[in-house]
Order: sequence, then structure tokens, then C-alpha cells
Amino acid sequence: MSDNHGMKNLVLTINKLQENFKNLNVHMDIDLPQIAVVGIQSSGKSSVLEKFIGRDFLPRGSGIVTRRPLILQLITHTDEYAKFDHTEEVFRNFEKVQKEITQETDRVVGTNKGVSNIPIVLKVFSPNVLNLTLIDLPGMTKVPIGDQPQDIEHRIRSMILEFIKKETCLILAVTPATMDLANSEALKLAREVDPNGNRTIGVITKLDLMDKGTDAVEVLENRQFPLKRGYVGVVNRSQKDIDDKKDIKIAAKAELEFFKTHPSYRHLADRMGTDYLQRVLNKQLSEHILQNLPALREKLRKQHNALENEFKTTEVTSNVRLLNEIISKFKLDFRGELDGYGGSITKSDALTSGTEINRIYNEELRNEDFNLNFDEDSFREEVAITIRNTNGMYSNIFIPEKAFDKVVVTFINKMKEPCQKYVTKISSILQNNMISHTEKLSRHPELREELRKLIISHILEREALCKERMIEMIDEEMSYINKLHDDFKLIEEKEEQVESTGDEIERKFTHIGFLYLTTGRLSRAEKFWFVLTTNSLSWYKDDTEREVEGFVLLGNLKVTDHKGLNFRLIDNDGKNVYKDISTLRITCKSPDEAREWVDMLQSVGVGSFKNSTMRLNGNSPESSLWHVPGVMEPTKEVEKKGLKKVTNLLKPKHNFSNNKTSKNTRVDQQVEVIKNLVINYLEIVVKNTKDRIPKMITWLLITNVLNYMDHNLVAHFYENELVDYVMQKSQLEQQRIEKLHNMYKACKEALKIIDSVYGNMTKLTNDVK
Ligand SMILES: Nc1nc2c(ncn2[C@@H]2O[C@H](COP(=O)(O)OP(=O)(O)OP(=O)(O)O)[C@@H](O)[C@H]2O)c(=O)[nH]1
Repeated sequence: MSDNHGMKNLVLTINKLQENFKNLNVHMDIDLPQIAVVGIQSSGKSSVLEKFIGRDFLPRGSGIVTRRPLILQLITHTDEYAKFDHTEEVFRNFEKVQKEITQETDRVVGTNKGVSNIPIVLKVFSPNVLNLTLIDLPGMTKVPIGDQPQDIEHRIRSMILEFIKKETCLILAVTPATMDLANSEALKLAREVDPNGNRTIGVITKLDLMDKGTDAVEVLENRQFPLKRGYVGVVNRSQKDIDDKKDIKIAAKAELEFFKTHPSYRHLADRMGTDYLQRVLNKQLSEHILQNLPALREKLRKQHNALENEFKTTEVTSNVRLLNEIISKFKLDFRGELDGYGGSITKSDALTSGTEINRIYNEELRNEDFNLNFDEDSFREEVAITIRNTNGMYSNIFIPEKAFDKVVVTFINKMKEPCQKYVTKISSILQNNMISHTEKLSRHPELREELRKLIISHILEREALCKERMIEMIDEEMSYINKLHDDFKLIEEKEEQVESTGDEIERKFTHIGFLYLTTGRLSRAEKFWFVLTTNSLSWYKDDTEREVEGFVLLGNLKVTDHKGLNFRLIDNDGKNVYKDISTLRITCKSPDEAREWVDMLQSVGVGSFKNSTMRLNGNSPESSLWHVPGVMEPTKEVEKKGLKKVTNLLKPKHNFSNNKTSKNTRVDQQVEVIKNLVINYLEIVVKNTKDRIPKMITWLLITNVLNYMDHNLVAHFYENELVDYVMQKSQLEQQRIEKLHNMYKACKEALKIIDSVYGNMTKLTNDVK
């Protein structure tokens, strides 16, 4: 057997690299050149490998025998022994090697004929071997036997493919001559990963078992299914030979004899047989290694540099700098998720915090009813009770404002809880966002815990404050019912709308108050139908309200206290209300009624006029204390008709009954009016609140938390001298660094090993040739 130093070095170099990575317990993503033996079950794979060594050392038996990949490193050596990777024991007796393989296979896969891709590594040192690394893989099978898993075929196929798909792997495709080469599973599989046949070497076994008169010459001469690396034919021991313990060396001689004497193969004899195959493989593996060496070296060099950089950073970076870097990155990610840019916006399975907040603001909040949905009947009942209670022992001819206030306030109060709910929601989003981004700090668990504690306590503090402010906001709404709110006038639009439906009763009771009153000097007094709404006082010819007689807007008006039956409306400057009427004096039928009208006017925002020098009523009612200008503009319709002077008080249009049960009692009517007013007013409050909530939460909670994180996090660790404590490396991190260190060492060592042969590349190339 021939060998040369260069080739020997190349295969050994790869073995050394393998060992180097294994010793340091490092899995490198580097594929070392190797030869994988592929074939169907019982095609003769093990027999070929055994013949390389000249020893019976592989387990034999029926069915599937090779159940874990066996990485077989053959090393030329003066002494003959074997050594496994999983044990320190040195084997000189090869029968024991056989047993150890079986035991080690069973240890991992069990005895149920299952398979595993965890390899067994066996080194065989011998003067009879050439340096070669081969991987014996489980034989392909179609049908599960015994309690083998049903997907055994698929499992074995994928295991084989896992090895042979690597470009650095040569494929030894073993096919028995007893089967048609066109159906060779080994060649089919090899073609899948090596369609041009660059890496595939064909081996034909069992040539001695071919039917008489047939031969495999066409295949062996590489004519039938040509492969770039060709075919080698071998004759192994038959089962009978094995059973008879036929010496393997004698079998090797018989093999040579077979080829030399066989009429079909005689001319090929020096290119056939196990011995020749071993030499071919050794040469081809060496060439293959040589071809792969530059790429391998380059890959190792890159990995070495990357590891060196990473390793250096871990070692060199000071705790302070690292803390700053970690916190900056954390803040960037946290903010990025909220703002929708930067950071780790890589989520595809869930909404980012920012999107979720946006959804809450723009969908949930928009549809929020603030617990204001009420049941019409119970609402009416409640309002009726409120009206009666607020009236106390007195009856009220106008809509009781206090009852309205009370009902509105009760409803607004219900909004507190939903308002606070939004604060809780956003606070949870912030907390979750924070937790998910601190999750990445597993290397520094102390830092992660401290950050979480710090930020959560701040978020909770701000949540509480924000909730307090929400309550205050609602309390403010409750403290002052703004009946002069611009939007509250919408009630008149509603009136008009209702009027157009012709529902007379409904329309009447959407007015705040109405009554026949008189105006002007008593001598010229006329009776008119007065209607008071939230912002105007109109008087009509009669209660059909078809012909308007007079109209004033109430804005900027004041009302005097009533004196007896009378009260007056004056403008802000103390001037007359209407130019044609020197004073708008209104006379009621009783002092109580006059008092109620004054109250009513005040309740819709008409200020009270308390000037003691002012002469009201009586003696010279038309002699005005006020100048004409402060005129209220009449509507076009009023202008057209002109104003008439009015006198005398007429009875109220509706004869309100105190009977609780009768329909359209005064209370019923008032309830209806209040209901509309309440709904109208609540709409305003809800609109304001919906506008305020996101602003308050964003400012008081989100912006504040972001600012807090910007200014306080790093400072907190400095001030409390926690930097070194929180930057302690976790056990995991320490393991990672250790692993990194080992990889770095392994890589460095591997480069050294390669470089030791790399300098001699030209010589090696020549040697291999
Ligand atoms: N006559 C003859 N028998 C052979 C030859 N090669 C293998 N055999 C027999 O075929 C059977 C299977 O051989 P193995 O070498 O165990 O086949 P294998 O491919 O390793 O089998 P698995 O590991 O189960 O996949 C054994 O009984 C061998 O003796 C050969 O060239 N000639």
C-alpha cells in the first residue's frame, strides 16, 4: 500500500480539526471534508469498511444494523488499536469494538431498531489503513420492521441527506450488482444533492452473486451511468463466509483472485477490489481536502475575526459603558414601539404598543358610552322623583332647573369609572411594553429586575395621578353645569325638528317655560303668550304660537327682582331692552309667579340687576332710566310685524294636575323636557371628555414616562452606586462567554493547524497528483 507524507497530513489535518472542535465542546458551523457511505440495507457498506481495516469490527445481523452514523477515522499507525470518542478505553480486541458500537447505539436509540443522527466516532489506528474519514450511515429501507417507527424510511433519508448535501462531502454510493443500477437508491439519492456527479463515487458490491452469463462491465467501465469519479467493483465475504469466520485477509486475496480470473473483469483487475477502492478514496479525499482548504481557511479566518471582536467586547467594555449602551437601546426600542419607528418593529403576530394605544384612542374611546345608557322607564321614574324632591312642598310651573342639575350631575358622575379604565389600559400597555423589552436583558438579570421595579413603580405612580386628574375633570364638569354652552342651544334645532312633525305637545314641552303674561303700561297692556327658551324670550298673539308679537335674545340681558307682580328685563348697560318699549315690564298674576319667572330667567343665564337707584314699575313705568340704544335685534319676522304693547295676565295654557298617575301631568311633561335637556347636555360633556382623555393620558402618563426614562434611569444606577451590582454577569452569560472563548480558541487552533499545512500547498498539490 502506498502513501505519501502530504496526503497523510491532509486527512490528519482534518481529523485534528474535528478533534479540536470536539475537545473544546464547540459546534462550529464548518463542514470538514469527509466521505459518507450510502446504500440500501445489506448492500455491503459495512463489509467494505471492514475490509479497509482488515478486521471484523462492525455489528452484523439481520434487518437494520447501522442505526447511528458511525464516523470512522482511519489513521495509518505502526500500532493497531481503536478508540471511541465517548470513552477513554483503548480497544485492541476488535470484537469488543463491535460490542461497544452495539451498546453505544442502544444507549442512545434503544433496542427497538429506531435510528438517531447522533454519530458515534471511532478512530482506528493501524498499519493496514490509509488515512481516511468515512461515515457509515444507516441503510435505506422501505418497510418498517418490528416496532420501528412508521416513518423510518423518511427519517433515514433525511439523516443521509443531512450529511451528503454538504458540498464538502464525497458520496460513496454502494449498489449491489444483484440489482438493476437504474433502480439504485444510493445513486438516486446522490443525484438529488449532486446532480452533476462531481462528488459521487460508485461502488458495486456482490459481483460474485450475479447470475451466470451476466456481468457489470458496462457499469464498471463507467459507460452505463457515467460518474465523473467512476465506479469500483468489490467482492466481500458472503454471509456464509462470515458465519464460517473466514479470515478477512484471506477474503481480500480471494477478491483479487476473483477479478484476475473473471473473464469479464480480467482487463479491469488492477482497478477493482477493496484495496484499490481504499487507495482511490484516500487520493480523492486528499484532493477534495486540498480543493476545499482555501475556502475552509477563509471561513475559519472570518469566524475567528468575528469571535475575536465579540470576545474582546465582552472582556473590555466597562460596566458603565455597557450600562449606558443597554439602557439607550432599551429606551430606543421602548419608544420605537410607541412612536412606530426605529426600535424593534419586527412584530408581525401582535399589535405594537403604539398601534394598540391608537386603537384604544380611536376605536374604543370613540365608541365609549361612559355608562350613560339608561333604561327609559327607570330614567323617567328617577327624574320624576328628583323633580318632586327638588320641589319639596312647592309646586313649580317651570321646568325645575335644580332637578335638571341633579340628574345631569348624577349621570356625569357615572363617567368617572370609564374614564379611569382608559388610564388602566394604557398603563398596562406601557408596563407590558417595558416587560417585553427588558426580557432581552437576560444576560443581566439584576439590571432587568431593577429596571422593571423602577419603571413599573413610576408608571403606577403616574397612573394614580392620571386617575385622580380624571376624577377632578369629571368633578369640574359636575361643579358647574354650563347651560350657556354654545352647543347647548342645539335644543332649539330639536324643537324645530319636532315642530315640523306637527307634534304639538312635544314641541310645547321642549320650551323651558311659557305662560300668558302682560307687558307695557297697565293702561295699554295686552296679553301675550310668552315663551321662554334657553336663549330667547318670545311672545305670541296667542298660545297657538303662530303670530309672533315680540322677541328678545337673552344674551347680555339682566332681570330685576320682582316687585309685587312685576319684573323687568334690561340690558347690560342698564338701558332699555327694546326701543319701542321704554321698558320691558312683565306683569304676572301673582307675586309667586313673578318670582318663578325671575328665577327661570336667571336659570337660563339672565343676570340679576340689583341697582337700588333704579326706579322700577309703578309710578312712571314708561319713564326710562335707560337709554334706547342697547337694542335687541328683532328677527326679520318680528320686524315685519312690529311690536305691540301688551297688558294683563292670562291663565296658563295648561292646567297642570298633581295627579301622579295621569298622563301628561306637569311632572310627566317636565320629565320629558328634562330628558331632552339632559341628553343634550351629556352629549356636550361626553364630547369634551372624549377629547380630553387621550390628551390627559398622553401627557400625564406616556410622555411623562418617556421623559422619566430619558432622564432618570442611568442616573438612578449611578446615584445609588448600583452600576457594578446590576451589571453582574448572569450564569447564562458567563456560560455564553465561556463558550465564546472556547470557540475562539478552537478557531485559532484550527487556523494554526491549517496554516501548518497551508504553507506547503504547492508541494501538497504535487504530492496529491
Ligand atoms: N456474496 C457476497 N455477499 C456480500 C457481499 N457484500 C456483502 N455481502 C453480504 O450481504 C450482507 C449485508 O452486508 P453488510 O455489509 O452488512 O451490508 P450493510 O449495507 O452494511 O447493511 P446495513 O448496515 O444493515 O445497512 C452480509 O451478509 C454480507 O455478507 C459481496 O460482495 N458478496
